Amino acid sequence: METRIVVGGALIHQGRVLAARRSAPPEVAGYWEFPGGKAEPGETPEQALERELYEELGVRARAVAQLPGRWPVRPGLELRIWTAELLSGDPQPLEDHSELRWLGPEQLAEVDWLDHDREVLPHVARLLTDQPGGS
Ligand SMILES: Nc1nc2c([nH]c(=O)n2[C@H]2C[C@H](O)[C@@H](COP(=O)(O)OP(=O)(O)OP(=O)(O)O)O2)c(=O)[nH]1
Repeated sequence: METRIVVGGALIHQGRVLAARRSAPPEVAGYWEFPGGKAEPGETPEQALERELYEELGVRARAVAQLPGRWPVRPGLELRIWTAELLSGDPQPLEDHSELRWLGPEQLAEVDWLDHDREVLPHVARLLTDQPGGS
């Protein structure tokens, strides 16, 4: 079976990262994640992330760099997480999410993250701390 990639985007803007609370399916509803989704056949992970962030949040963003780690979500599906920068728009929970929060480095532990996402938080915290107020 070919492995399909799910891309989560740690969208960073002005020293904070966007956390999104999932509204479905039931096994992950209520937990917080990096918004994103599955790459379609022929799409690069970067293209998939930029498309998903537009569909789910209504913003234009640019995928910047992959963070360390790959996690099997279920057979044939592997999660990877990229950082992304906001180019334009104000994120809205248009699809798949019930709530959005911008979190600074000191606030990352304030929401109940999905387990895999939790593993990249130290990297995200470092990026936010290294670029306070940055893009
Ligand atoms: N998008 C996203 N999914 C994550 C993260 N962490 C994590 O464990 N997952 C899991 C939850 C889901 O089981 C799976 C991603 O599916 P998804 O529902 O976001 O993908 P999608 O938008 O393309 O969904 P679909 O319409 O094809 O069903 O990966 C994350 O940070 N972002």
